[in-house]
Amino acid sequence: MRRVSPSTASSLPVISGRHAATSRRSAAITEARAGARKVALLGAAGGIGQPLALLLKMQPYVAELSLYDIANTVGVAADLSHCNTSVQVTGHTGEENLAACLEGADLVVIPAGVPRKPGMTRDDLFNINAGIVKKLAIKIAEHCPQAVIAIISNPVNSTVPITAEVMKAAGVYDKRKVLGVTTLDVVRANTFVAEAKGLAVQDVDVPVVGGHAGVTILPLLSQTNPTVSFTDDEMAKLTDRIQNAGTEVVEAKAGAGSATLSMAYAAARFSESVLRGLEGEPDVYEAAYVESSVTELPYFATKVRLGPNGAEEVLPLGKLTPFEEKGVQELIPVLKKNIDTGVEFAQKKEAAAKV
Ligand SMILES: NC(=O)c1ccc[n+]([C@@H]2O[C@H](COP(=O)([O-])OP(=O)(O)OC[C@H]3O[C@@H](n4cnc5c(N)ncnc54)[C@H](O)[C@@H]3O)[C@@H](O)[C@H]2O)c1
Ligand SMILES: O=C(O)C[C@H](O)C(=O)O
Repeated sequence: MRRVSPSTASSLPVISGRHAATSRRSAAITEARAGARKVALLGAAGGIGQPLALLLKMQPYVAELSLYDIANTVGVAADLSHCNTSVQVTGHTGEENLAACLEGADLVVIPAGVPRKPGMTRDDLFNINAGIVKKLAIKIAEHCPQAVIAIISNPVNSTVPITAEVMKAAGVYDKRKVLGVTTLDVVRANTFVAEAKGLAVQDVDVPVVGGHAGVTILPLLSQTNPTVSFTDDEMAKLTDRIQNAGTEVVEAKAGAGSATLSMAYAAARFSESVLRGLEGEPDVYEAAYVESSVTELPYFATKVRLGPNGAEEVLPLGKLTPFEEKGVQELIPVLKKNIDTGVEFAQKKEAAAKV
C-alpha cells in the first residue's frame, strides 16, 4: 500500500473547523463529518472508478477514500490527493494490498470489471466479471464483513447473487448490506421524463424496478412524482428508451466502453445516500437490487430505505398499471435465469478469477 498525502490526514479536523466558521453549508459538512466514514473503491482506476473517486473525494460524509485496482491506482490516488478537500486518499494495488484497502471500510463500491462493446449484452460480460466480483467478495468477507457493498459491475442481475452467496458461505451474510446499484436507471428515467414533459429535472422521481438489463429494467411511469399522465405511445417509447439507454451510450462510444460519467454521478449519489443512512439520517430512499420478497424472485430492485445497517426496508411495488404488470410478468423469467446463473457460479468451487 502507498499512503498518499499524510499531511491532508493530519490536518483534517483543522480544515473542517476553519470552513465551518465561514458558511452554513460548511457547518452541515462539519456535522456530517462527525461520523466520517471509510469508503473503499475497487476498480478505482477505470472509466467509472476515476470520476467516482473524484466525486467521493468531494463528499462530506467520507473521511477516508481507499482506492484499489490491478493497475494505475497509485497514480490516481496521488493525483486525487492534491484536491484540497479533507478526505484522506490511499492507493493500493496488488492482491497482497487489498486487505489494507478494505480494513475498516464502512462502504465498498465495486466498478471492477470489463465494460460492454457494441453488439454485446451485459450477460456477455459474465465470464470475466463473475470471477472478478467473486474473488473481491471473498476478500470483503474476510477483511470488512460489516461493510455495505455497492455492486456496479455487470451483469448486476448476477453479480449481486454471486456476492450474497460468497458472504453466506463465509457466514457473514447480511441481506441489508449487499446492494446492486441501479441508480443510473432512475437517473435516466428522471432525465427522459423531465425532457418529454418539460419538467424541472431535479423535481422528477420515477421509480424503476426489477433488475439492470434490458426488459428487467422496468420504469413505473404511472408512479412518477410529480404526477404526470402519459399516452400509451409515450409510455411504450419512454420505457423502451430507459431499458436501452445503456446500449445507447455503448453505441455512441463505438467500442470505447459504456457509461462512465453518468454512472459515476449515479454511484456518488447512491454512496452518499448509503452513508447518510449509516449516519442514522431519517427517510433516505434509493432504488437498489437486493434480496427481496416483493415478488417470487429472491432478488429484485425496488426503492429501499437506507439506515444504520444498509437497506433496512424493501419497499413494495405499489399499484401497477396493466402495462407495468405485464412488464413485471415478462421480466421475471429473464431475471430468474440471471439469478440462477449467478448462484450456480458462486457455489462452484475454484471458480474465482485471479484478482
Ligand atoms: N450498474 C450500472 O448501472 C453500470 C453502469 C455502467 C457500467 N457498469 C459496469 O461497470 C463495470 C466497469 O465499467 P468501466 O467503464 O469502469 O470499465 P473500465 O474497464 O474502464 O474499468 C474497470 C476497471 O476495473 C479494473 N479491474 C479489472 N479487474 C480487476 C480486479 N480483479 N480488481 C480490481 N480492479 C479490477 C480495471 O483495471 C479497470 O481499471 C463494467 O462491468 C460495466 O458494465 C455498470
Ligand atoms: O450498458 C452497459 O453495459 C453499462 C451499464 O449497465 C449501463 O446501463 O449504462
